[in-house]
Amino acid sequence: MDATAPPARRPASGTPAGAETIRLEGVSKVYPDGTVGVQELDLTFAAGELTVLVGPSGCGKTTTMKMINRIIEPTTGRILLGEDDVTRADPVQLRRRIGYVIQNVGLFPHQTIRVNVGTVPRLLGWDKRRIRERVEELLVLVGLDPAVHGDRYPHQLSGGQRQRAGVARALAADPTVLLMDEPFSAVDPIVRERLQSEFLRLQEAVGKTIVFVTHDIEEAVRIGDRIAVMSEGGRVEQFATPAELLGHPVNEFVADFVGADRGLKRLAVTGIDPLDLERPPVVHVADGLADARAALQTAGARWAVVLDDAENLHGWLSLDRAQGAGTVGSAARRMEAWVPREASLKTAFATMLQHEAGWVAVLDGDHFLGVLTPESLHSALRRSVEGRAPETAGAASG
Ligand SMILES: Nc1ncnc2c1ncn2[C@@H]1O[C@H](COP(=O)(O)OP(=O)(O)OP(=O)(O)O)[C@@H](O)[C@H]1O
Repeated sequence: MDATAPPARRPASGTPAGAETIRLEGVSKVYPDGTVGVQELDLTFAAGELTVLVGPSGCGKTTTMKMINRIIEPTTGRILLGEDDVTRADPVQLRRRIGYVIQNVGLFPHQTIRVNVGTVPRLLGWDKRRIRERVEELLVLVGLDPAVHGDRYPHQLSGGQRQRAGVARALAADPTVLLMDEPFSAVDPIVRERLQSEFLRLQEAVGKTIVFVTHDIEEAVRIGDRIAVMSEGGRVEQFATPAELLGHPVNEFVADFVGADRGLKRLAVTGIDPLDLERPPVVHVADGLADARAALQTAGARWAVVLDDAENLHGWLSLDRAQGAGTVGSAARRMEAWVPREASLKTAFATMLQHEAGWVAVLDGDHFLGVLTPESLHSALRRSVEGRAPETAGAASG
């Protein structure tokens, strides 16, 4: 099927250095026993993007991924890595361009973390010093302290730390592509969420083309630039950005798969629209309290936002505290409930709940833009479900 996708939420600024596009053209895999692993796949994994393959067990996700690095040979069709047909490439050269991370990591148990991470550079014949320096750099990059963890064996690390070491090993020869097969499924949900966030930050830094397999739609929505939802027999039912998928599932299969709570899930991938913001009365630090009282009374409001001379957020002032003489600055309180403009609606909602606040301020840097209230959040959510809201810059922020 044709799986031409709409633009991703992280607009690609040209082809990132060190990443390559992967194109599957009419790719099918029929196993010797006649089982159809995947059929007639036309998919493009854009350079520098993280594409998630998601779908129920046995739908062909792993088959698709393993054909890219030739662990499985396609029965028909072509797979291009950049301009090269992978079925014609030298397998050793090919794997140098492709890092591979699997469930339970697959670290060699009798080798230290340092030796594990240096595996591919050693195979490529790098000199010892270069390998040592690269390993140190990678361990730091994935958040492992070389002095603490470098000489340990895999069983002496936590599941999350092993996973990080697995990612470091996959990145060792600076591949253009990372294939990740359920890499976070063996750790508990809290560690998993942390690994996902760390991984998104890492991807911001390295900008690889990533193909990521999971059967968990929550994970797909959280980390994917684009998602391919697959069904039994290796068919792509929909190939779209997370927001598009949640807002407009193309058929019942996808709607069922993304879940009845897709509206709520969409909160995490929907950004704040400045048009949603309400603008309460604004007073300034240096204003007199008498003026502030007058402003509140005129607006019929019980509180005002307090800005400093540079129009940056200072705090807020309630009518109760705006009594007597003195300046607004002396009576204002700190604003706890605020989010940056890039935050998702989910983060805004969570911040509001966390501070038991009736509203949450939205800032662009230090600059005050307005507030979200339960009412404005509700209308933003409605628009979000209808697919008319802006997407966040990345799920990492939400
Ligand atoms: N070596 C094989 N011989 C025959 N059939 C196979 C072989 N490997 C996989 N299959 C079949 O191909 C189909 C796709 O399998 P694949 O492992 O790609 O699915 P998956 O989506 O990754 O599943 P899971 O989420 O359970 O890992 C399944 O029906 C599976 O049974």
